[in-house]
Amino acid sequence: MNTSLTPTPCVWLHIGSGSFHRAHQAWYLHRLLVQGHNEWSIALGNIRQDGVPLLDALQAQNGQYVLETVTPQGERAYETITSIQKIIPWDNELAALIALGADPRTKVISFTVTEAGYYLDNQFNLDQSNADVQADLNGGCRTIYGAISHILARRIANQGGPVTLLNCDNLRHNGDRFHSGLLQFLTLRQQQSTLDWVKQNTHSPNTMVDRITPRPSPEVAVRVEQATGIKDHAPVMGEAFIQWVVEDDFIAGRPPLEQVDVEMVESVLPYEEAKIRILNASHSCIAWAGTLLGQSYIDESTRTEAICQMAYDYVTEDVIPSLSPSPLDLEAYRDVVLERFSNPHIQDTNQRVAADGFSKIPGFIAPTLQECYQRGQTPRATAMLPALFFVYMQQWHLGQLPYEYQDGILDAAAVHALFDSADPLARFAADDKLFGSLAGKAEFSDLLRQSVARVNQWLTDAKHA
Ligand SMILES: NC(=O)c1ccc[n+]([C@@H]2O[C@H](COP(=O)([O-])OP(=O)(O)OC[C@H]3O[C@@H](n4cnc5c(N)ncnc54)[C@H](O)[C@@H]3O)[C@@H](O)[C@H]2O)c1
Ligand SMILES: OC[C@@H](O)C(O)[C@H](O)CO
Repeated sequence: MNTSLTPTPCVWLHIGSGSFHRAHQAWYLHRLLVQGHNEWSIALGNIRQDGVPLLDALQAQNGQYVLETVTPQGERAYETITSIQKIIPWDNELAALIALGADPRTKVISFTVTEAGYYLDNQFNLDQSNADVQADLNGGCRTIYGAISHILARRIANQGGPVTLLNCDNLRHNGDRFHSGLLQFLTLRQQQSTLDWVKQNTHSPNTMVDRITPRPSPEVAVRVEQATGIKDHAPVMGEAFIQWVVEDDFIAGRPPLEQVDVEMVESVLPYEEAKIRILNASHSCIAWAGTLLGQSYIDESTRTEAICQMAYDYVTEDVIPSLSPSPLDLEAYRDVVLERFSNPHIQDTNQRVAADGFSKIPGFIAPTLQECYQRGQTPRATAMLPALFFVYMQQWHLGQLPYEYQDGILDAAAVHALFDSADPLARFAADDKLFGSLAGKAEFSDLLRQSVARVNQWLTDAKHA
């Protein structure tokens, strides 16, 4: 396998060729190159075949593409990103990806495979019933665990040396969570020697990643060509805001990320808790509610007073008390987040943000529900979020959503069965994959029933307004 095309001494391999990586981590590494730090470049690959058109388009452009960013005032900027210097061709066995991951020059392997790509509950237990996980437990490479375990087995054979495994998805404790999933996976695979090696030779720092990056619409390429003259077949766009907070725990070296304003910290905990609960959960709330009102875009839904109020109340009444004391100014963070969502120039869709609800409820929302009860408070404002999702999925069941609902772990038959049952709400509230220790508790089930009634009343009133 020829992996000699990377021109820099150190390789940062990224798995997951979606929009976000190219607007975020690739931008930071590009800034380092611009500053004259030439030691690192990115090699980009994907686990799933759906990445092939984008990888082909990038290959034809030598990995380069234009990033468009837009401020809340609508000022747009364009920059050609040069940090991705190798595109890894996709094949069913991920041969090239595995070879490059095992190469001693690869010192960091990062990944964005969506919230649904980890198959873990809130106790970090790996869902062995998932078909893709099962296939990988039998030697496949459909999931991040399968792909990384093949890479590491080859790396051991190659004496490739230690490597940092860097989760860049929106998950609480994303590094710890992935590492725990990987150890469980290797234990189940009975790969004892790889398991021992992983414990000694890999680190997985936790990270908080932030930049709203919609799926690029066809208009992005048009604007890029008008502004730069470049006919780009793989442009990407995001908001001007960007943030990356990373635990400084890289086992095999790292680029000087602090030179480009990456916040290198000892613990990412306060940042990730604020981001996941305040930004991501509110985002989902707005996307589910906006869709139910027939709206397409996040900014329009955020500017809808009743929807914004729901998100505001959720953060103010339940999240801030859960996260306090915090070194961050959580009220200010809430206000900035709602302002970012209102940016009309981003054109982020409710469809994108509403996706993966079955992973986002346990990850983003259930901890706040549980913590409110633990301190003796009924989480009325937070319960509106799963209630919105319940009504949203009811519409999905009835074929009434205006777009395809995308969810990496959707069990379509189970959801249809739930809504065909005598008491769908009772079954929903009893789902321990969604609600953990609250599942089936009468007090919680009653609260959810009242919240669903509030959502339905709100929708009825909105239709007659
Ligand atoms: N887009 C954003 O605003 C944003 C911001 C912060 C963090 N993120 C994180 O990045 C993730 C990806 O966002 P994106 O905008 O690049 O999405 P995208 O839809 O553009 O790309 C998703 C990528 O994940 C891959 N993928 C999906 N499910 C997978 C699975 N089960 N196993 C392996 N690979 C899988 C796809 O092949 C694709 O490469 C998000 O889910 C989130 O965790 C996104
Ligand atoms: O909530 C949806 C996310 O993809 C969001 O756009 C991102 O986390 C912002 O950084």
